[in-house]
Amino acid sequence: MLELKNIGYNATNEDGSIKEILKNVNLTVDTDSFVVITGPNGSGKSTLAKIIMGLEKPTTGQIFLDGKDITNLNITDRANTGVGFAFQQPVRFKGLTVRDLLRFASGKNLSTHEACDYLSQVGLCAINYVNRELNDSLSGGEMKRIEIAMLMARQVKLSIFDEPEAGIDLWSFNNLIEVFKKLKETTKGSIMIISHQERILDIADKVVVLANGTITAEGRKDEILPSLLSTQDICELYVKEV
Ligand SMILES: Nc1ncnc2c1ncn2[C@@H]1O[C@H](COP(=O)(O)OP(=O)(O)OP(=O)(O)O)[C@@H](O)[C@H]1O
Repeated sequence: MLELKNIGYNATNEDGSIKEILKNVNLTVDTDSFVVITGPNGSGKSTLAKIIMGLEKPTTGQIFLDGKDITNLNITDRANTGVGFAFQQPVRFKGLTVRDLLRFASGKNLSTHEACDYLSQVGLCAINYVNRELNDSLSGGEMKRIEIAMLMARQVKLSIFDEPEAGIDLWSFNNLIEVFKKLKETTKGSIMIISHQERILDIADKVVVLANGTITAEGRKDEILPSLLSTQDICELYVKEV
């Protein structure tokens, strides 16, 4: 279980003034649950994700993972405690194959069968991908699925995705929804996704709305969506257009 207690984050503007980006963020993500963070552009969603990953340090507050205070752990130590994340632009390594990546992620000498199994779960025809090099020949949608397979292989306690829909086409997006449904069924950890897409909100156990750096609503999608859509300060939610 992830617990955020009173998280605040200030940045310094170019003129030296302080900008309050997050304030009093309190959030619990239960083990095995699937939480989507949504809200207007600039509301602090990516900043919150970076704070959970350990890329930024909060100005105030504490972060607990399964009761352990991870607030002051660096990104490597935090990854070792079980926080995993997929980048908006996945990393590509020259000379490294998909199979190598899955082996590194799992920390085991995965058999071809096991590696293929992860790839099949994310909808890739495994035998065509397992020996591919992680380079620019892979499309954005393929790389995203490989990253998700990697997180499955790592079996992290918490997987974080920042706008996984960014930059992928409609066809790949439809497949990605299926992949997330599968991930939700099979993963033993919690999943946190930052998204504006209603179809991702559809599969969430909990939707959290972040506006102006603070949580303004949280609950099931059917409880949250009506107020979200009727707000003047409307979030850029892409209502079932894909
Ligand atoms: N280091 C920084 N210095 C100054 N301002 C910052 C810094 N980091 C983030 N911000 C500002 O904080 C606000 C929140 O940014 P953040 O990227 O977290 O928003 P977001 O909700 O993820 O937005 P989007 O939906 O557009 O991706 C933005 O106004 C951003 O410009």
